Amino acid sequence: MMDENGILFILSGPSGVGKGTVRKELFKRADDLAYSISMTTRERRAGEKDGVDYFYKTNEEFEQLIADNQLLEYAQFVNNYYGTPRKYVEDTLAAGKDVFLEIEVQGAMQVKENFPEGVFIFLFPPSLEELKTRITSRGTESQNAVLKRLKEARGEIEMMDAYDYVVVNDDVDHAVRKVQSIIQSEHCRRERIAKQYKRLLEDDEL
Ligand SMILES: Nc1nc2c(ncn2[C@@H]2O[C@H](COP(=O)(O)OP(=O)(O)O)[C@@H](O)[C@H]2O)c(=O)[nH]1
Ligand SMILES: Nc1ncnc2c1ncn2[C@@H]1O[C@H](COP(=O)(O)OP(=O)(O)O)[C@@H](O)[C@H]1O
Repeated sequence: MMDENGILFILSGPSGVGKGTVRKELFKRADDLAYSISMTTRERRAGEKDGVDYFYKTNEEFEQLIADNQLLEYAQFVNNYYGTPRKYVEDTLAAGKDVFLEIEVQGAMQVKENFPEGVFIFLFPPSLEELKTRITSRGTESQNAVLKRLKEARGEIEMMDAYDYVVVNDDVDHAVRKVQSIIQSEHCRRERIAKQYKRLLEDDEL
């Protein structure tokens, strides 16, 4: 491989668009990608495991992680904290492995400030109507919360320009394939840049 460092991929998008669903399906198919398990203060749901789905923390523990600068980014989402462990991401990239983050949009913008070379993918709903159906059908939100999330989604969609790629999540299989092609393309692109760079260094006239 030409790249010494792995590539950081960030999948983000409005709540309910299908980020978790697409990420889980992607990881069933991809074996050379490391998923960064997030820290959260939200309660563990039935069937979730500490250290697999999330690292579950108390508010105090989470605020200590923030104070110690151990998070690459963090955000408050529906009254809970969510954040990405800095060390895991940096060490894994330095070891030459790609890292994949699945995070909400405020966090994604913080990552962009620290890691502008990351590859930012925005998952887009086929329509606002379909987004509403997905949020509602998940059944985890009250009617009020659904409306609040939809309102936020409008603002989030306006941030789309800050992303490198937009993937419409019409169908999970299609969306996962598109994310896989983005990963492949990025490797080809960086390999090309690395070759050009090497040629430049070998040029005697310089
Ligand atoms: N900023 C940030 N968001 C995260 C992180 N981990 C998960 N999220 C996002 O937090 C939101 C809520 O996640 P979760 O509580 O698992 O609920 P659900 O995905 O809505 O069922 C989702 O949009 C996730 O993408 C993180 O480390 N940082
Ligand atoms: N392509 C899709 N077509 C139909 N339903 C989907 C699709 N992707 C996700 N969903 C459904 O939409 C809901 C929200 O998905 P989820 O992955 O929890 O979203 P997010 O992580 O972005 O909040 C879930 O009920 C999920 O099964």
